[in-house]
Amino acid sequence: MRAARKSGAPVLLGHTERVSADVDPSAVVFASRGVDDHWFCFEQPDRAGAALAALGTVARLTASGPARFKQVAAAWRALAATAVSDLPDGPPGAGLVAVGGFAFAPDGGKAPHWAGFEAADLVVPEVSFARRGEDVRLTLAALVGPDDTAEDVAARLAARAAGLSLAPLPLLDPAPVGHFRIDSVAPPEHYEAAVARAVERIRAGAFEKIVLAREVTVNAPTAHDAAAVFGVLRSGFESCYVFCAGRGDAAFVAASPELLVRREGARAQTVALAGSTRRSADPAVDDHLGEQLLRSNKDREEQAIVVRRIARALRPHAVWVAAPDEPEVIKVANIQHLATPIRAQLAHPVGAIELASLLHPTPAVGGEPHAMAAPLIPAFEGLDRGWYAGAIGWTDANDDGEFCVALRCALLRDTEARLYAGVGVVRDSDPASELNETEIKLGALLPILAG
Ligand SMILES: C=C(O[C@@H]1C=C(C(=O)O)C=C[C@H]1O)C(=O)O
Repeated sequence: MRAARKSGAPVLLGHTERVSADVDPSAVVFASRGVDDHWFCFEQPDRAGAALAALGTVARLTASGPARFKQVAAAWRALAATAVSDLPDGPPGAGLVAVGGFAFAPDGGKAPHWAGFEAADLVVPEVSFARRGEDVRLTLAALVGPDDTAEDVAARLAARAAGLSLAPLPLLDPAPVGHFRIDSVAPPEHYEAAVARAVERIRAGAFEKIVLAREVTVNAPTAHDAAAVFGVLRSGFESCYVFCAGRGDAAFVAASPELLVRREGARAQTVALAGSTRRSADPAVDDHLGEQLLRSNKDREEQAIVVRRIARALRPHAVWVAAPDEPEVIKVANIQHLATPIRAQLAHPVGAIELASLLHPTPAVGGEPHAMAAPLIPAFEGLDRGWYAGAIGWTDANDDGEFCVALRCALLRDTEARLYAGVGVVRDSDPASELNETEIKLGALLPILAG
């Protein structure tokens, strides 16, 4: 109150406390949502149950255009600079945070189905939980004005806390009644033709790589249940970033294998992920497929392009950038990829949002050179990516944070789901194989959403 009176402007206030290890952060958020609430759940189950789940809106920071990352970073910094909160303690993400996402394109999703998901869209939540292992912290936040009394603020926070429900996540209906309709928004032949045209341009020397995606819709007999879908994803994709961001009656949900950036103090971490092959239930065949991927010149080049670009983007801001010479094969539920973990020691304080802006879009989802490929992506694809292939995550008051790339995702609104999957096209790409690769990627969510 004193800080607000002194400056005459509202001040962000945060109170953090430890809660029982039994509290399931995402389940609480899903169960406690009101119709007008923004909500956000972000987990990586394999990393000691890392979770950040948030509900409600103290402030919403939005922007559009090429400077959108910078603009929301500045707005968050202004709020965080005068904030009054407990000393940082507990797992990453405990304390005051801003959570949300950035669309793939600078101007974001313009199609009606992306309504509510702004080009840059962070929310400072009223309630947030952070978990690592057995350590679960609850943070309650409010904007305190010069005329607020301590009693008013305490009553507001207590009322929000009292409204939280501890109900578990709902189960997905295993045998829904009714008919599901699955449609490829554009005919698959269009996709193959777009890949073929892109290959021609690459061979003519216009650019090196472009990522082209498809959109598939699932119309269900009853409304899609984002909470149940999230529950299935987090138990089936434990190594992935499993997230769900809610805006009004829509939810954007995913199980993404791709970290865009994690920033902890002067350390930044990312991964160059590209090149894909299917999994097999037979372990010997599965390993053989992984070996083939490691030896495929086409996939190695596709992935090396991403490594080079990430290193180039980080170097001007780093004391050192470290990446192993050879990629490794990572196996996710239905697919395997080539991956190179990349770490950097930052030379000056670059926040998590600025790091995301330096890296996004990597050639894992955009193209190389980006300036050449960027205008061709919507032209070839004929779809509105919205938040697909954008950056989703959180940042704290120290500008630490974590953003993943929104892949293996779906936008759910009532009975409709829109799924997105893309592949990297290079000079040796074969249109039929690339179409098949989109099917493998769609296979992460399709069986869950299509009954
Ligand atoms: C573009 C997607 O995935 C990206 C493209 C990959 C590829 O082309 O092999 C692999 C992993 C991701 O970086 C997607 O899942 O939609």
